Amino acid sequence: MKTLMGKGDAKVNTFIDSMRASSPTRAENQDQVPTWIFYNPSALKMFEEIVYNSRGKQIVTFLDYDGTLSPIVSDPDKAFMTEKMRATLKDIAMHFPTAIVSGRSVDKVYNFVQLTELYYAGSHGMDIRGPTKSRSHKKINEGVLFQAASQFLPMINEVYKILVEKTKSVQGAMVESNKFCLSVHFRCVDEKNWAALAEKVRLVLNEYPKLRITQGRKVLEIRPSIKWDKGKALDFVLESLGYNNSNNVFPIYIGDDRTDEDAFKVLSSRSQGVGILVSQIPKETNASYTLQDPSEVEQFLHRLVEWRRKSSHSHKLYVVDNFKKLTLP
Ligand SMILES: O=P(O)(O)OC[C@H]1O[C@H](O[C@H]2O[C@H](CO)[C@@H](O)[C@H](O)[C@H]2O)[C@H](O)[C@@H](O)[C@@H]1O
Repeated sequence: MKTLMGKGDAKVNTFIDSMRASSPTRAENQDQVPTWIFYNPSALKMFEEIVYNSRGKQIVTFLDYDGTLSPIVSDPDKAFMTEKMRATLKDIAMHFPTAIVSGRSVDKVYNFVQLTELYYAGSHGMDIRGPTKSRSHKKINEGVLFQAASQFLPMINEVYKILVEKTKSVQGAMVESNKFCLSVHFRCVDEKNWAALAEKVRLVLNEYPKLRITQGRKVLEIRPSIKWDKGKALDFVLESLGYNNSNNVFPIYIGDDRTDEDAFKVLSSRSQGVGILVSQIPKETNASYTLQDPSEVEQFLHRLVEWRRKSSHSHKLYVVDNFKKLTLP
């Protein structure tokens, strides 16, 4: 994971190139495309291979939110997913234990997704809630399973206020609170001001050695310096489902961001399941397959539901029964 604590022009230029590359609109180097397709084929084209490899195992789906279930938009508060996606997610959750793993706070991502039957791992996995039966969104708090960084809450709130103040002079800059993490958005800031904005963030964070900065898609993310990330959250959910040391599980993790690479790495080290990167352009990744955008993610999930519906009735009963046992009261 890249940090932004170095000094000097070279470091700043690297940061700006990397920030630009985090949300590109087209492949810079078309020569890379054939190799990329060879090593990271489409999960839709390889669907039969993926489900064949899952045979006899419990599929558990893990889904990032921004850029995976919803399109990337300029205003983070308007990153809505489609009704079609919501319906497909509902179907997916009927057949497989399903978790949303996001940099957003649980409350925010729940407000977008609005499905009580899912696990939610918000704040980059630092806040994990289990499924609830209640339809009231306030009841999502009943399902708290794990909070890795509660002691950092006062510090995060303090830094949020300072960052809002320090960055307000930069046009287009926005600081978002995600409970245990913060996001400083660059998307609406003129590129010529990116280095200055990053420097402001760095100066504030210099005073808080217990926090670290990582980079996402035109965003700097501030989070506690603890060894916890989306990969650890994936492990935690699998463990709470009873698949700690089991070979009978096939996790499918779909995500588009650098932070999702931690989860892809965990899958490869467990030698289990598949990681699917959502990207239209070649990127260095630990995922095995790719999907182009949220509409392809929806198609893939839909095919998974259809495939499960066609497979044996007895298996389906096992899955639903297993899921019920895990639902919190
Ligand atoms: O882990 P995720 O669910 O992918 O969350 C990561 C960040 O997503 C959001 O920012 C990104 O999407 C915004 C809306 O499309 C976009 O404007 C921004 O440029 C992207 O970085 C969210 O606002 C952040 O707080 C999350 O950390």
